[in-house]
Amino acid sequence: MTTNSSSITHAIFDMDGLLIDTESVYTDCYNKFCAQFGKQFTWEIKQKQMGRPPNESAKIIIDHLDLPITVEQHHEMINTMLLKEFPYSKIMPGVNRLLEHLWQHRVPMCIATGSDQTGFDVKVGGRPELLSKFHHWVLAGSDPAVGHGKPAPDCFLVAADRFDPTPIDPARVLVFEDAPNGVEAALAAGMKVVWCPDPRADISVHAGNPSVTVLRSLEDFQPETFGLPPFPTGDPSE
Ligand SMILES: O=c1[nH]cc([C@@H]2O[C@H](COP(=O)(O)O)[C@@H](O)[C@H]2O)c(=O)[nH]1
Repeated sequence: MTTNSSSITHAIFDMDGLLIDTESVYTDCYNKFCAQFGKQFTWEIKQKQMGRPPNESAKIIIDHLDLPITVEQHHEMINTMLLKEFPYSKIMPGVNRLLEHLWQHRVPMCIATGSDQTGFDVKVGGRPELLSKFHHWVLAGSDPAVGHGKPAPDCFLVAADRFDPTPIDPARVLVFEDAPNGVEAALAAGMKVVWCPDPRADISVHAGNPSVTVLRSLEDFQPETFGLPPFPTGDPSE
């Protein structure tokens, strides 16, 4: 790859809602879960949960809605629904073209997600073609090296550290995220972020921040903006 002093050297991908469309599954299942307690699953709760490891995310919803259950009971109830649906989740638009392009241009890539091993296996375990593009993956929900979930920078710092060679400058690592917590985490790690937000997210919180690029979808990503070769002309988005 031909690089200049500001081009991206490494890419880190979030998983849920960025690589695969599992956020819609979480929303459907949590709507049903909350209805069992006569409560509502709001965007306010969802955005606090997104990107967090399962134990942290369970505590958020239990506390927020004052639910009369333990974290373990929460997991049992929600996993019964989630794990059935995850295998049917679709790859998000623009993902295949982007991964193929970065792969062709030898940009090392990894995944950094709040998921645990069980969730990861069900969501992407059956997608070897997708996983083959990544040097490694960091699962904050199961990895003892990750102290705190997003919005803490831990999972991105661990992810960067596991590349070989490791990035020389975090500002040349590009993180792809959909979750507000993930954007905070990437910035806290000193990295640049491409943010593909849920339409309900408040994007004004990062307005004017040169380290954050907001896109409607990965289909709109322009590699040349980050010092990378452009997509071949006439290349369809997927
Ligand atoms: O509506 C929700 N979305 C996402 C999560 C949490 O976010 C994690 C996904 O993390 P990431 O976006 O880093 O892949 C999931 O494993 C789950 O713990 C959640 O609890 N509720």
